[in-house]
Amino acid sequence: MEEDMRERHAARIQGELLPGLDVVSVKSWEPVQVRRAPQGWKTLGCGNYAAVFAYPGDSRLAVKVYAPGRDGWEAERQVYRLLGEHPAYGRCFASGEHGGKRWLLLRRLHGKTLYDCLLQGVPIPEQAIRDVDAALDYAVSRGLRPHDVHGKNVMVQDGRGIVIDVSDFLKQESCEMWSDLKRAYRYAYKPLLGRKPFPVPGWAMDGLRSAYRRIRRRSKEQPCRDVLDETKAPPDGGAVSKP
Ligand SMILES: Nc1ncnc2c1ncn2[C@@H]1O[C@H](COP(=O)(O)OP(=O)(O)OP(=O)(O)O)[C@@H](O)[C@H]1O
Repeated sequence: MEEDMRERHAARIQGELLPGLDVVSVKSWEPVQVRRAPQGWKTLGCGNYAAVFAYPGDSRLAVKVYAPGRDGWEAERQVYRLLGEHPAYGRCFASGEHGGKRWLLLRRLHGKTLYDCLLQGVPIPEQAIRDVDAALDYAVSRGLRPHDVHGKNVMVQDGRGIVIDVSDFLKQESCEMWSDLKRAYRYAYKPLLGRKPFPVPGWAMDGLRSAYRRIRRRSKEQPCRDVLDETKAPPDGGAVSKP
């Protein structure tokens, strides 16, 4: 993206979206809440750190705004810089901090998360699983450590797999989530739903998720997202606008 376009988008985000936006994190282990957003800025989704909005007038773009007090913004910018351009990842075109609010301008993804595919009975093709495998190998080749790759962080778009949340890829500890998910795909999804997918009820999905969390003994409070030394990141397009 050209520099002047980045600046125009940054001006719009900081002049139009952020002043009328109220995103809060009430409990660190629950999705953030969008209490108020300016007209025309539709919420696409909320994670435990940030909310993501459609960019009005350009369906190729989305804006992710971190809730005050939630870290991860710096790490996410760095990971996108290290990843560069790859078909199985999003892209960060610009980022900034304004009035205490931290934002990223991202490539908008139009697929469905694996979680939503299960809820809605939409088939999950093997190709998508292979794409994510290849994408994670690529991340390792860029010096990153894939982390927190689960059913809500992977999308299927036009039959291909895309990793949508890379903010934990700087963490040093290993994470088994993707291996576990692949095992579940191979030994449960393929035999039971592979031929004729049907919607899995929400209560069953929630039950499976909490059973998995118990088994893995994941703590509810999430630790900080680590940040690499800036000097180790190669330069690229993620322009940062001044507060
Ligand atoms: N580039 C994108 N295009 C479209 N929708 C997106 C995009 N990025 C994120 N979303 C939507 O916003 C939701 C929250 O985004 P994301 O998972 O990145 O937030 P987070 O707070 O970092 O998440 P987590 O709790 O997993 O750490 C996603 O589940 C997805 O529905």
